[in-house]
Amino acid sequence: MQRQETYFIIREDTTTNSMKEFLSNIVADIGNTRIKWGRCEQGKVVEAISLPPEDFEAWYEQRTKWQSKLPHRCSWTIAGVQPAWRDTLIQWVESQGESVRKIDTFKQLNVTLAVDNPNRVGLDRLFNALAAREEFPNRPAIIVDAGTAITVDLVDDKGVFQGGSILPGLGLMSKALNAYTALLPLVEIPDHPEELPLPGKNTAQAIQTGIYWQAVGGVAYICDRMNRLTNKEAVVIITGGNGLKLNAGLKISTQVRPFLTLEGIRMTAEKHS
Ligand SMILES: Nc1ncnc2c1ncn2[C@@H]1O[C@H](COP(=O)(O)OP(=O)(O)OP(=O)(O)O)[C@@H](O)[C@H]1O
Ligand SMILES: CC(C)(CO)[C@@H](O)C(=O)NCCC(=O)O
Ligand SMILES: [K+]
Repeated sequence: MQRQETYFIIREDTTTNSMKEFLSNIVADIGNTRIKWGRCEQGKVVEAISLPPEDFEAWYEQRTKWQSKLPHRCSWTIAGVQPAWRDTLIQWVESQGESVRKIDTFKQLNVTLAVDNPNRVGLDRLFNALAAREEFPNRPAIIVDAGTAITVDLVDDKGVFQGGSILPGLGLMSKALNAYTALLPLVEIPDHPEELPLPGKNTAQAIQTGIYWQAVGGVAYICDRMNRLTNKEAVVIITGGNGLKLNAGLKISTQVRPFLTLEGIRMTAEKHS
């Protein structure tokens, strides 16, 4: 259902009495496996939580947990790459009597794209680009977001989104091996997969190490190739639910930013409403 109306809590800046900002109290990033909520305070995402999609009970519980740290009636900004789940959350938030702003097109973001079809790029990739540019201005950035899929994107030193690569995530690779073979079990990638013995000594270890080092190796290779395209050394930023796991195996120097996508959503709501 399309909702036209959006409401904002407008904070008057009492020092100048002329500036008005649109502030979100909660930002939400709807992924393909989980949804992430970020609690914002004084122009920053200060806390984030990963929640199941379409689970009103879990949402209510989390909203209640945050009640003491938030205004009675919150202002939300919601975006993501799973439109049906996104709209379910929007409707739920509205049913709770809170206000929602939706970001659903790249045109709402202050990002220039050098790609064939800007409309098709997942907004999570663009929020990452925006947040990276804000933190590392005038420096090329390579952003690795390890979730359901793994994306490796290049933002040039002028802040232009130059595109990137999309790889299957760790969970998807595991599911694919299980679904399309007779003998391979479904295995979880454990914490600290970089410590697993290589060569693997059983089927599970063989799958775990294969998936893990394929992802690490692929990401490292793409980062190296992208870095050769830039005139200045790029900063490599890691984010996403599996970001820490991936980072543990990467030999290159990186910056881990768990809230990168949520920060990009917060900035978009604040600056370009
Ligand atoms: N609480 C959790 N329950 C299950 N899996 C989890 C949980 N937290 C993280 N994960 C793992 O992290 C991955 C999710 O990463 P992340 O939350 O960054 O993105 P996502 O919700 O999968 O979707 P997207 O990549 O589209 O944002 C899943 O593939 C899963 O392996
Ligand atoms: C690649 C994912 C799944 C990563 O979350 C998402 O950004 C997406 O659905 N993208 C659409 C296609 C694209 O970005 O080119
Ligand atoms: K993501």
